[in-house]
Amino acid sequence: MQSQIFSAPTVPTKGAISIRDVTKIYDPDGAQVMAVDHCSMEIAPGEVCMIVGPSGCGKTTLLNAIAGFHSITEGEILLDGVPLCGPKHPLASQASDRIVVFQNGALFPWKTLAENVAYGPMVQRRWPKAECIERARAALKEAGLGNVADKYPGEVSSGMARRAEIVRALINEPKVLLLDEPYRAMDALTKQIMHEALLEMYDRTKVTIYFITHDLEEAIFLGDKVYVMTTRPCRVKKVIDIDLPRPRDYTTLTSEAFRLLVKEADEAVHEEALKAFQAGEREMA
Ligand SMILES: Nc1ncnc2c1ncn2[C@@H]1O[C@H](COP(=O)(O)OP(=O)(O)OP(=O)(O)O)[C@@H](O)[C@H]1O
Repeated sequence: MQSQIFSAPTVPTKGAISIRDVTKIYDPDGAQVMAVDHCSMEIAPGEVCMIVGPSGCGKTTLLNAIAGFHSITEGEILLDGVPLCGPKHPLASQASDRIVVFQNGALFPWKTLAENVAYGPMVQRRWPKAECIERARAALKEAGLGNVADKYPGEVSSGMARRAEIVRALINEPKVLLLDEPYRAMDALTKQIMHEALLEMYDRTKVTIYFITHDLEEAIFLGDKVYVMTTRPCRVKKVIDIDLPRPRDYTTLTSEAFRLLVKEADEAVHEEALKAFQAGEREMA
């Protein structure tokens, strides 16, 4: 059934991210940590772009630059051809066209799920207050959370809270959803339910997704493309096209094609993790 709240274009046209020759050096006058080194990526509108790579390689640094939390040192980042940051403005402005879903959750504990979801449109005065709440309830219902819309985050499971966070992000109709290991602490079964719920929401919105993870199966199950990043400083080592048919469900996980893609990603990440480990050993010596 077509969504009443979120409507996806047949072919997504919004949310293209161009990362062009971006370099990020933290503390350029002092310790000089080069986190990203002339990194380029072209993410298509509506792409589910999964970012994997060794710990500390610079994945979050790129996300922070897109979101406008940190400046870049060189290069430029564009959204739909419009510069977000570049030589003249190294720090992108923070705006509701790019919404970050944080690792540890960020629902207001003193508001119900419906109030949390309605909060953004209410602050922006997008619709009258009652309509904001009504739309929030409808959106929660579409995500299978209709019966907990009046509960507080502390009264629902962590999985439900995470789903509500995504609903809260999507109600603002962002062009890009930025997720930094949102399901890291979850057990495998809950994670699987989260994945299917996220894909269902994605099918209804076709928002561009930039998703950081260490879990290669998660990357391949969800992604259109998996970007394997090098050890720090971060660049793209390999792009793996995930040509598994959609919609995907748990049966995808047992297919031979899925297994081969995991193997391909694992080999690329392992090589980089080994380099990171050896570099660490050299620094310790
Ligand atoms: N504010 C900062 N000042 C100095 N160095 C920083 C700062 N933030 C991050 N770094 C360094 O930049 C590098 C990249 O960090 P980043 O958090 O982007 O990596 P990551 O790939 O997201 O790591 P993880 O997978 O562990 O979350 C790391 O070496 C980190 O220590």
